[in-house]
Amino acid sequence: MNSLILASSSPRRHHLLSQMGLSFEVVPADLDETARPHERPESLVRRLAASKALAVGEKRPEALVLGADTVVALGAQILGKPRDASDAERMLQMLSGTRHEICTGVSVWSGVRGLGYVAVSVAHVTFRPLSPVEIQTYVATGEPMDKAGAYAIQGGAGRWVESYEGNLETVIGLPRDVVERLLKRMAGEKAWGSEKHPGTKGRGSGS
Ligand SMILES: Cc1cn([C@H]2C[C@H](O)[C@@H](COP(=O)(O)OP(=O)(O)OP(=O)(O)O)O2)c(=O)[nH]c1=O
Repeated sequence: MNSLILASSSPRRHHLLSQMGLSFEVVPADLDETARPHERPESLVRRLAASKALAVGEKRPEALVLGADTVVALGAQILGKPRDASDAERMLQMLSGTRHEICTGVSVWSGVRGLGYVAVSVAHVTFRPLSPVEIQTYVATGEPMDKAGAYAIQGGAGRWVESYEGNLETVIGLPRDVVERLLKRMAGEKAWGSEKHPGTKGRGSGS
Protein backbone atom coordinates (compact mmCIF):
# COMPACT_ATOMS: atom_id res chain seq x y z
CA MET A 1 0.00 0.00 0.00
CA ASN A 2 1.11 3.61 -0.63
CA SER A 3 2.03 5.64 2.43
CA LEU A 4 -1.09 6.72 4.30
CA ILE A 5 -1.84 10.32 5.28
CA LEU A 6 -4.61 11.39 7.65
CA ALA A 7 -5.80 14.79 6.42
CA SER A 8 -7.04 15.90 9.83
CA SER A 9 -6.03 18.05 12.77
CA SER A 10 -8.44 16.16 15.05
CA PRO A 11 -6.67 14.36 17.94
CA ARG A 12 -9.73 12.07 18.18
CA ARG A 13 -9.25 10.95 14.57
CA HIS A 14 -5.49 10.44 15.15
CA HIS A 15 -6.28 8.27 18.15
CA LEU A 16 -8.97 6.19 16.42
CA LEU A 17 -6.82 5.60 13.32
CA SER A 18 -3.77 4.64 15.36
CA GLN A 19 -5.91 2.06 17.18
CA MET A 20 -6.33 0.32 13.80
CA GLY A 21 -2.62 -0.50 13.88
CA LEU A 22 -1.90 1.43 10.66
CA SER A 23 1.11 3.69 10.36
CA PHE A 24 0.28 7.10 8.95
CA GLU A 25 1.40 10.69 8.72
CA VAL A 26 -0.79 13.65 9.70
CA VAL A 27 -1.20 16.51 7.20
CA PRO A 28 -4.26 18.64 8.07
CA ALA A 29 -6.28 20.22 5.27
CA ASP A 30 -7.31 23.81 5.82
CA LEU A 31 -10.68 24.37 4.16
CA ASP A 32 -13.70 26.63 4.42
CA GLU A 33 -16.25 24.30 6.04
CA THR A 34 -19.29 26.54 5.53
CA ALA A 35 -22.43 24.71 4.38
CA ARG A 36 -23.95 25.77 1.07
CA PRO A 37 -27.52 27.13 1.12
CA HIS A 38 -29.97 24.23 1.66
CA GLU A 39 -27.14 21.70 1.75
CA ARG A 40 -28.17 18.55 3.61
CA PRO A 41 -25.89 17.26 6.40
CA GLU A 42 -25.04 14.02 4.55
CA SER A 43 -24.13 16.00 1.41
CA LEU A 44 -22.04 18.47 3.39
CA VAL A 45 -19.94 15.84 5.19
CA ARG A 46 -19.52 13.89 1.96
CA ARG A 47 -18.31 17.02 0.14
CA LEU A 48 -15.98 18.15 2.95
CA ALA A 49 -14.49 14.70 3.61
CA ALA A 50 -13.75 14.38 -0.12
CA SER A 51 -12.36 17.93 -0.35
CA LYS A 52 -10.06 17.43 2.65
CA ALA A 53 -8.60 14.24 1.15
CA LEU A 54 -8.25 15.81 -2.29
CA ALA A 55 -6.64 19.03 -0.98
CA VAL A 56 -3.88 17.05 0.74
CA GLY A 57 -3.71 14.56 -2.15
CA GLU A 58 -2.89 17.39 -4.55
CA LYS A 59 0.18 18.25 -2.46
CA ARG A 60 1.13 14.62 -1.88
CA PRO A 61 0.11 12.68 -5.02
CA GLU A 62 2.18 9.62 -4.07
CA ALA A 63 0.16 8.98 -0.90
CA LEU A 64 -3.19 7.45 -0.03
CA VAL A 65 -5.10 10.18 1.82
CA LEU A 66 -7.91 9.80 4.35
CA GLY A 67 -10.23 12.74 5.08
CA ALA A 68 -13.27 13.05 7.36
CA ASP A 69 -15.86 15.55 8.45
CA THR A 70 -18.47 15.53 11.23
CA VAL A 71 -21.55 17.69 11.81
CA VAL A 72 -24.49 17.57 14.18
CA ALA A 73 -27.94 18.13 12.66
CA LEU A 74 -31.22 19.03 14.28
CA GLY A 75 -33.87 18.87 11.58
CA ALA A 76 -32.62 21.09 8.77
CA GLN A 77 -30.21 22.98 11.04
CA ILE A 78 -26.57 22.00 10.71
CA LEU A 79 -24.28 22.58 13.68
CA GLY A 80 -20.56 22.63 12.98
CA LYS A 81 -17.91 23.83 15.43
CA PRO A 82 -18.97 26.87 17.50
CA ARG A 83 -17.49 30.27 16.64
CA ASP A 84 -17.18 31.30 20.29
CA ALA A 85 -18.57 30.59 23.76
CA SER A 86 -21.95 32.22 23.14
CA ASP A 87 -22.34 30.24 19.90
CA ALA A 88 -21.54 27.07 21.89
CA GLU A 89 -24.23 27.99 24.45
CA ARG A 90 -26.72 28.62 21.65
CA MET A 91 -26.00 25.20 20.13
CA LEU A 92 -26.33 23.37 23.44
CA GLN A 93 -29.62 25.14 24.22
CA MET A 94 -30.88 23.92 20.85
CA LEU A 95 -29.73 20.36 21.53
CA SER A 96 -31.09 20.23 25.10
CA GLY A 97 -33.77 17.52 25.43
CA THR A 98 -33.55 16.51 21.75
CA ARG A 99 -32.82 13.44 19.67
CA HIS A 100 -30.39 14.70 17.04
CA GLU A 101 -28.31 13.30 14.22
CA ILE A 102 -24.55 13.10 13.83
CA CYS A 103 -23.15 12.62 10.33
CA THR A 104 -19.56 11.72 9.60
CA GLY A 105 -18.22 11.58 6.06
CA VAL A 106 -15.09 9.55 5.38
CA SER A 107 -13.07 9.66 2.19
CA VAL A 108 -10.00 7.97 0.76
CA TRP A 109 -8.12 9.34 -2.23
CA SER A 110 -5.25 7.91 -4.28
CA GLY A 111 -3.50 10.44 -6.52
CA VAL A 112 -1.48 7.64 -8.13
CA ARG A 113 -4.66 5.90 -9.29
CA GLY A 114 -6.78 9.04 -9.73
CA LEU A 115 -9.36 7.17 -7.69
CA GLY A 116 -11.25 7.85 -4.49
CA TYR A 117 -14.22 6.70 -2.44
CA VAL A 118 -16.45 8.44 0.04
CA ALA A 119 -19.04 7.13 2.51
CA VAL A 120 -21.26 8.61 5.20
CA SER A 121 -22.10 7.16 8.60
CA VAL A 122 -25.05 8.46 10.63
CA ALA A 123 -25.71 8.08 14.38
CA HIS A 124 -28.39 9.51 16.67
CA VAL A 125 -28.00 10.87 20.20
CA THR A 126 -30.75 11.80 22.68
CA PHE A 127 -29.88 14.38 25.34
CA ARG A 128 -31.86 14.90 28.53
CA PRO A 129 -32.98 18.52 29.12
CA LEU A 130 -30.06 20.73 30.16
CA SER A 131 -30.25 23.68 32.54
CA PRO A 132 -28.70 27.05 31.59
CA VAL A 133 -26.20 26.66 34.46
CA GLU A 134 -25.12 23.22 33.24
CA ILE A 135 -24.60 24.62 29.75
CA GLN A 136 -22.62 27.64 30.97
CA THR A 137 -20.46 25.50 33.27
CA TYR A 138 -19.70 23.09 30.44
CA VAL A 139 -18.89 25.82 27.93
CA ALA A 140 -16.52 27.41 30.49
CA THR A 141 -14.42 24.20 30.44
CA GLY A 142 -13.49 24.98 26.82
CA GLU A 143 -14.24 21.41 25.73
CA PRO A 144 -17.00 22.36 23.24
CA MET A 145 -14.90 24.75 21.19
CA ASP A 146 -13.39 22.33 18.65
CA LYS A 147 -16.34 19.91 18.51
CA ALA A 148 -19.28 19.77 16.12
CA GLY A 149 -22.49 20.70 17.96
CA ALA A 150 -20.33 22.11 20.80
CA TYR A 151 -20.06 18.85 22.73
CA ALA A 152 -17.92 15.79 23.26
CA ILE A 153 -19.85 12.60 23.94
CA GLN A 154 -16.55 11.05 25.04
CA GLY A 155 -16.09 13.89 27.54
CA GLY A 156 -18.30 16.02 29.78
CA ALA A 157 -21.40 15.71 27.60
CA GLY A 158 -21.46 11.94 28.04
CA ARG A 159 -23.52 12.35 31.21
CA TRP A 160 -26.31 14.08 29.26
CA VAL A 161 -26.87 11.14 26.93
CA GLU A 162 -30.16 9.31 27.55
CA SER A 163 -29.60 7.00 24.62
CA TYR A 164 -27.75 6.68 21.35
CA GLU A 165 -28.18 4.67 18.18
CA GLY A 166 -25.40 3.87 15.77
CA ASN A 167 -21.65 3.77 16.07
CA LEU A 168 -20.12 5.90 18.84
CA GLU A 169 -17.04 6.39 16.65
CA THR A 170 -19.26 8.15 14.12
CA VAL A 171 -20.06 10.73 16.83
CA ILE A 172 -16.40 11.08 17.83
CA GLY A 173 -15.37 11.67 14.21
CA LEU A 174 -14.01 8.51 12.57
CA PRO A 175 -15.94 5.22 12.33
CA ARG A 176 -13.24 2.59 11.92
CA ASP A 177 -15.57 0.11 10.22
CA VAL A 178 -16.10 2.63 7.41
CA VAL A 179 -12.36 3.39 7.15
CA GLU A 180 -11.67 -0.33 6.86
CA ARG A 181 -14.30 -0.80 4.14
CA LEU A 182 -13.02 2.12 2.10
CA LEU A 183 -9.39 0.98 2.36
CA LYS A 184 -10.43 -2.54 1.32
CA ARG A 185 -12.38 -1.16 -1.57
CA MET A 186 -9.37 0.89 -2.61
CA ALA A 187 -7.31 -2.29 -2.46
CA GLY A 188 -9.78 -3.92 -4.85
CA GLU A 189 -11.95 -5.86 -2.43
CA LYS A 190 -15.68 -5.38 -2.08
CA ALA A 191 -16.90 -2.87 0.48
CA TRP A 192 -20.32 -1.83 1.64
CA GLY A 193 -21.96 1.59 1.32
CA SER A 194 -19.24 3.45 -0.50
CA GLU A 195 -19.30 5.41 -3.68
CA LYS A 196 -16.86 7.11 -5.97
CA HIS A 197 -15.15 10.24 -4.80
CA PRO A 198 -16.20 13.32 -6.83
CA GLY A 199 -12.59 13.90 -7.91
CA THR A 200 -12.28 10.42 -9.42
CA LYS A 201 -11.31 10.41 -13.09
CA GLY A 202 -13.64 7.59 -14.10
CA ARG A 203 -11.68 4.51 -13.10
CA GLY A 204 -12.79 1.98 -10.48
CA SER A 205 -16.17 0.42 -9.85
CA GLY A 206 -17.88 2.73 -7.36
CA SER A 207 -21.67 2.87 -7.44
C1 LIG B 1 -20.33 15.50 18.35
C2 LIG B 1 -18.86 15.30 18.61
C3 LIG B 1 -17.88 15.79 17.77
N1 LIG B 1 -16.56 15.61 18.02
C4 LIG B 1 -15.51 16.16 17.13
C5 LIG B 1 -15.07 15.26 15.99
C6 LIG B 1 -14.37 16.24 15.07
O1 LIG B 1 -12.98 16.32 15.45
C7 LIG B 1 -15.06 17.56 15.35
C8 LIG B 1 -15.86 18.06 14.18
O2 LIG B 1 -15.08 18.90 13.39
P1 LIG B 1 -14.48 18.51 11.96
O3 LIG B 1 -14.48 19.75 11.13
O4 LIG B 1 -15.16 17.29 11.42
O5 LIG B 1 -12.99 18.09 12.28
P2 LIG B 1 -11.81 18.89 12.95
O6 LIG B 1 -11.92 20.36 12.69
O7 LIG B 1 -11.71 18.45 14.39
O8 LIG B 1 -10.55 18.30 12.20
P3 LIG B 1 -10.21 18.30 10.61
O9 LIG B 1 -11.20 19.18 9.89
O10 LIG B 1 -8.80 18.81 10.52
O11 LIG B 1 -10.33 16.84 10.22
O12 LIG B 1 -15.94 17.33 16.47
C9 LIG B 1 -16.15 14.89 19.15
O13 LIG B 1 -14.94 14.72 19.38
N2 LIG B 1 -17.10 14.38 19.99
C10 LIG B 1 -18.44 14.54 19.79
O14 LIG B 1 -19.26 14.05 20.60
